Amino acid sequence: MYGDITTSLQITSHGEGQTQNSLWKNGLTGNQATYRTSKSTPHNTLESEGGCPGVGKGTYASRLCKLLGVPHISTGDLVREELGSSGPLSKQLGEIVNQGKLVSDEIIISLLSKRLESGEEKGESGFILDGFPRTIKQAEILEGVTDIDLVVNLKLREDVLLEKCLGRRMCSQCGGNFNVACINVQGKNGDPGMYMAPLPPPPDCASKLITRADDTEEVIKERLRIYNDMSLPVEEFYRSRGKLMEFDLPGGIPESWPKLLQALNLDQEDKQSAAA
Ligand SMILES: Nc1ncnc2c1ncn2[C@@H]1O[C@H](COP(=O)(O)OP(=O)(O)O)[C@@H](O)[C@H]1O
Repeated sequence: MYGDITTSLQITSHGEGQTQNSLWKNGLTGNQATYRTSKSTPHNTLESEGGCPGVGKGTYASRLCKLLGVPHISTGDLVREELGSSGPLSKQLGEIVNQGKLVSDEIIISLLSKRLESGEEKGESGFILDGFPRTIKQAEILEGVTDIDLVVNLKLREDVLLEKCLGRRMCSQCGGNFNVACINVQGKNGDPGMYMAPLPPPPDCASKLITRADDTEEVIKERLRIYNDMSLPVEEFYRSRGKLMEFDLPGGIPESWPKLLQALNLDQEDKQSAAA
C-alpha cells in the first residue's frame, strides 16, 4: 500500500458490549498520486507485506523499507515489544501468541495506532506494514483511514514454511533475525525444486541466539491453520479491489530479491542503493 499519510486508527467499544469501528483521521496530508509522481518509482510510500508465518515478509519488508526510505512497521514486533514490557497487556498477549492465535483486532489496532502516532510526531510520511492487516476487520479499518495502493502477498509451499519457521533464530542482544535451516526441496509432479541457503549470524551474535517461543512445530501448524482461516479472506479483499500482488518466492534472498524488485517495478539504481 502506498500513499502520503499521517493517520491514526482506533477501535472503540460502543453500547451493550458491541464493538464498532471508530476511526479518526489525524492530519491526512497530501494525496498518494501527488506523492507518487513526485518520486521516480511508483511504489515508494506505503505498502503492505503479507503472507504465511515464516515466508520472510519481515526480511523483504525491511529491505524494501531501506530501499524506499520509509519505516518498517511490523505488528508482530509491536506485539513482542509489548510482551517484553511489564505493561498490563503483557501476560494476556503471551498466552495468545504462544498458542499461535491472533491477537484481538482491538489490541492490534491500539498498538498500531500508537506506533503511527509516534511516527507522525516524528514527521514520518509513509511506511511499509508487515503482518497487517490479518483479518477482514483490520482491512476494513485500514481502508477507512487510508487508500491502500498495494498489498504484496509473498508465497511459499507449506512444508518449506514449516522448516523455515523451525530454523528461525533471533539474537537476544541486537534483535537480528537469522535462519539455520538449509532448505533443499526436490522438484516433483511438475513443481520446481527449491534451494534456500541458511542465513547464519555474524560471530558476535552466534552465542546469543534464541528461538521464538511460538516457533515450535505444534504452534507453527496452528498459525498456518489460523492463517488459512482468518487471513486468506484478506487476500480476496484486496484481490477484488485490484490491489493484491501475488509473489511466489522462487528461492532464497539471492534469487527472490531481484525478482521482487522487478515485479514492483523498482529500477536498477534503486537496487544498487539498497544493496550498498
Ligand atoms: N495483524 C495482526 N493481527 C493479530 N495478531 C497479530 C497481528 N500481527 C501479529 N500478530 C500476533 O503476533 C504473532 C507474531 O506475528 P509475526 O511476527 O508477524 O509472526 P509470523 O512469523 O507468524 O507471521 C502472531 O502469531 C499473532 O499472535
